[in-house]
Amino acid sequence: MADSQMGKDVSIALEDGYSDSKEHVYLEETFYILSKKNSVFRVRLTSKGLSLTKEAEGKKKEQTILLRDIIGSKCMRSKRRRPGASSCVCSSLVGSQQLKVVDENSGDLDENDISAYLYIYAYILKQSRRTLKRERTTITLRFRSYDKYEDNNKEAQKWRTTLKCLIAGRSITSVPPPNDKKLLILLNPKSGPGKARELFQTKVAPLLQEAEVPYDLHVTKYAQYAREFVRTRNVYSWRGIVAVGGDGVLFEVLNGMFERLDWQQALAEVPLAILPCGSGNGLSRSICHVYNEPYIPQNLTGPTMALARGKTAPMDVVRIETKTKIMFSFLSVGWGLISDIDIESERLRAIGSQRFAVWAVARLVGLRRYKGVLSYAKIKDVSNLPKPKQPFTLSHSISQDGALDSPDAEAFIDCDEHAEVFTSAANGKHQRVDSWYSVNSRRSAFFSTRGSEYHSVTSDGSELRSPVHACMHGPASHLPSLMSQLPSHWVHEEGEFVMVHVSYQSFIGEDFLFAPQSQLSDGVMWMLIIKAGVSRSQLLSFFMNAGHGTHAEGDNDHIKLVPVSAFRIVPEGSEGHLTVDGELVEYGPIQAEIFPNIVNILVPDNK
Ligand SMILES: Nc1ncnc2c1ncn2[C@@H]1O[C@H](COP(=O)(O)OP(=O)(O)OP(=O)(O)O)[C@@H](O)[C@H]1O
Repeated sequence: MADSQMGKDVSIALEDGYSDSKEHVYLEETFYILSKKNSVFRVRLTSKGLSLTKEAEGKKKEQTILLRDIIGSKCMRSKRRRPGASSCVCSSLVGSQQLKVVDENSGDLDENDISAYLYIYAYILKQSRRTLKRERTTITLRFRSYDKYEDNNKEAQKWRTTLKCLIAGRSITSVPPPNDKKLLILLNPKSGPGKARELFQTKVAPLLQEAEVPYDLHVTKYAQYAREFVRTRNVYSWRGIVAVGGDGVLFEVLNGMFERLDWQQALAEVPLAILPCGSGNGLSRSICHVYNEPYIPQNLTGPTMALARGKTAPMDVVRIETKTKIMFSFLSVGWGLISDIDIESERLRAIGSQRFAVWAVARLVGLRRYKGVLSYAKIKDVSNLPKPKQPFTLSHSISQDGALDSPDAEAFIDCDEHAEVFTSAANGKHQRVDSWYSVNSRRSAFFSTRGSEYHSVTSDGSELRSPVHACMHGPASHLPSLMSQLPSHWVHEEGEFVMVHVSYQSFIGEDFLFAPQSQLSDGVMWMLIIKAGVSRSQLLSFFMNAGHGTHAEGDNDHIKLVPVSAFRIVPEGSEGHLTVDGELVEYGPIQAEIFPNIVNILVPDNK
């Protein structure tokens, strides 16, 4: 029988009533707690997770750490004590406070301790006061049934391999599932208040290391870097592409994918993900909302766990046409008040998401009106939507070949004459160069995830770049061209507007629950229309209620939220802001239509 140590920092969420008879038990062992005499833990590794039954003084208490909350594990040995250290090296029981472990291959290991330690890392959901958050828990199991380290290690490795197979959703084998592909991480150091590097190093890298997820990290050098990168590289060599920053970097990644000739295959095979370090973070907030994952600004535990687990879900994408460009969007299109706030508050970037609230007050004082024509295809019943069609039966178009149903096809040429392409990564890459560490004074061991690489991009411009035409591909439009007449069943509204803002996600920013019903893939865009004539007090309560998603409720002639599948905005004049996913686009006519299930996105494993 193996005797064990449960580390002092063990803190485990109770899962009452979690003894389902269908649960399959893979491994079972009894461990003793060193700090508490007469306490025994029966530990079972099951299809549900790690079940720990504590038996003390005739009483039993069962706890389960769910598999979905476990991120990884590691086998360790005890560390050699310093000569002259007081405790006796012959002691077979090491007090929990004194336990120091090292990697099983370390030269600093204690040959006298034949135990093998299995560290299991979990991030458990805990309710503390009114907020739900994930707490890190380490379970330490000490295997020492046998009198040779090799045999104890074999036992610990068996647990580790089984756990790895279960986490990966693979059948149980005697070798751990391979982690053959890395994640591609594109990090915008300028996003939000400029803390993306620091957040990645302190919040993300440690978790990826515990989960043994290797990655290639590229820090963007300038705007459009991520877009060019995704367009020109062999994206199939990564198991996912992660944008670290605000929604703007993911917008670049998405559009870079649509600039590839093989966009269909690339989007089908390579999932996308976002780690929120920007000021708006609408998509990440929405994903957490849909998957009941707590969203805590600058705490990236939940989104990082989603990267590690690799669960994907389909997401809708909206195809947008302006006079000269075609682009694809995952979050929103805005005209008027919210876009003005978004763009004009740029100067307050240093204060993070607070910038929106501060600028909202300024814009309410100097309220603007915009003249124009709004047209949309209304969805009559959102409760009874047909199941979205599979996207890859769609015909596809490129925006430069005249195949678009445009009378003036020239206007839709979307080739960027000035775009450039990178040559192979080989010459610009090093193994974790020190420039990374210099950003934060703390040098970290977290970058030791085997196989991960840091690619310097702040170097001397030694990457060779050559010009290339970037053309937008993607599914063909079902709409008439931007200047042509719309179908007769569309609704038209002409007049003065304070804003029109359309989103296909539940949140458009961390604190703005724009469309509570919205799902990642439902084929619906939610159009918020605020007409001129709305009073300042109505607008004030609109913003006050935005956090709860009740901003468009109640009897108000000036504010309405309409589900649509396509729309067109034709603003009058040339003064104003139009935004797509928070990025400024040319001011003028714009139209959009939704394509369901086009992209696969990494999501939390909570459902
Ligand atoms: N290295 C860089 N230097 C300057 N700009 C960059 C760089 N990398 C990316 N960008 C640009 O920065 C802009 C903003 O990026 P991002 O969306 O990450 O941050 P944000 O605007 O603060 O966040 P959010 O979109 O959530 O409000 C994007 O338009 C992107 O193209």
